[in-house]
Amino acid sequence: MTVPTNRFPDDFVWGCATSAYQIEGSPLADGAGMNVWHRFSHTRGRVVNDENGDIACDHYRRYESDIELMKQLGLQAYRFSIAWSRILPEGTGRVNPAGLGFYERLVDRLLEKGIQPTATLFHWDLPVALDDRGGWLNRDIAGWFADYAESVFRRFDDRIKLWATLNEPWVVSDNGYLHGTAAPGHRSLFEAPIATHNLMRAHGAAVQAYRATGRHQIGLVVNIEPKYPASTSSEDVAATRRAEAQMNRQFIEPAMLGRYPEELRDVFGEAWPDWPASDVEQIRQPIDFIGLNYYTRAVVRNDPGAWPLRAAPVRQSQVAHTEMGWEVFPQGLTDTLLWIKDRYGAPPIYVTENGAAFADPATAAGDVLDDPRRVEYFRTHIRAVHDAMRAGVDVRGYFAWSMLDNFEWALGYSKRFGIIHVDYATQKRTPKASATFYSGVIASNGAVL
Ligand SMILES: OC[C@H]1NNC[C@@H](O)[C@@H]1O
Ligand SMILES: [Ca+2]
Repeated sequence: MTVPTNRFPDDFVWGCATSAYQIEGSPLADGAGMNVWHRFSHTRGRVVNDENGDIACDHYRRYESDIELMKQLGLQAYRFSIAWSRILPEGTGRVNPAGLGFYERLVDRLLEKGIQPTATLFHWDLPVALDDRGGWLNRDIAGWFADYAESVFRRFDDRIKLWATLNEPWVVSDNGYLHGTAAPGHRSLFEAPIATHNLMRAHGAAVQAYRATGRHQIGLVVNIEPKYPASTSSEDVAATRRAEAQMNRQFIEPAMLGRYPEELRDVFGEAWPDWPASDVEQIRQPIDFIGLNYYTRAVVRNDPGAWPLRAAPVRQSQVAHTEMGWEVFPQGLTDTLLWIKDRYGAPPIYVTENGAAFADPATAAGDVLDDPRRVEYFRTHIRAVHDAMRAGVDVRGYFAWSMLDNFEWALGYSKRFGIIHVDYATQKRTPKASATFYSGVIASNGAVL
């Protein structure tokens, strides 16, 4: 694959990404079952200002005009997630036709507008009915997930050609079960490894189900935050390896190499079980691509008091940070793409999420002053992808996070990642300068960078 010096290959795919609970609203409409993020956000004290996804961007009802906006941007693809509990209100068994119907309309409208639909089966919104049966702590969830996947493949594999099983399993295990900062809000050293393992078993089961009938591509989306040691001391280097194993290798490694990083026993101690080899073999199903979600890097030092990693980030105070407190570090994206290529056998990669939160207040005049730092973030990070491709990494596409300002989980609506501004009081959409910039990138296939 020869990569031109000043633009991207002709078949490179440019898109935007979102997820169901963050933009749709109407979480219980048309027979949908309750999902764990609905229950979590309606539990006082869990989300900033006790905000929730009851309305969000009202995309469930405004999807046609939103697709119109995607068309105007010139998007070639759109990455969204399917809400499990719209399809199977109890998580298993009865299928809800109206739930399938929403995604049917969405997919057909996207295709009408010449935009490639690409779907993630699970983006954190587990049906409450399954959480009440143990959720990711119950080994049966691998089968429950495969059944859900099959009902969706059967309906949409003729139109959706790029599938992802899970979005960022690390966030579910680490935030949902270890630290309790995300649904279902558990805080347990023993539960997190079990959640990890069942998430990955479910991934494997869904890929196996896809191979039986699917005719296109399926992969796994992971968030990778490259870890750089704060010093060359053996303590800092060891702490960095623990942090890298726990966030960056805990999921991709069983999926691609059929083994868990040995550092995880050092992190979790007696709480890390000896998983049966047969389990890990089942997790290791050949996949067609890795979806990489990249935002920032971490500089890591040894910190004996930091539970359970015994590692802590060192803020790089001299350089730019986003509203999330994340360092702007485009080199980390190039480094991570090369790391995946070298370590996991050069799989095709899509950058399935990349973007930045900056405060974008709508001015009194009603227009939106996009923070110029967001345009710079996209420019430098898209260049970083091109650098990796020039160095031989097989990157197939790039999805900006996010198309719309949306519900940023426990941070509610306080963080704006959209290239399109959303006024939540009126639901008015206003493209930001970054939307105009991204449009130009797509139209010129990266020549404007
Ligand atoms: O924090 C920004 C994004 N990160 N990846 C998962 C998405 O759901 C988040 O909004
Ligand atoms: Ca293209």
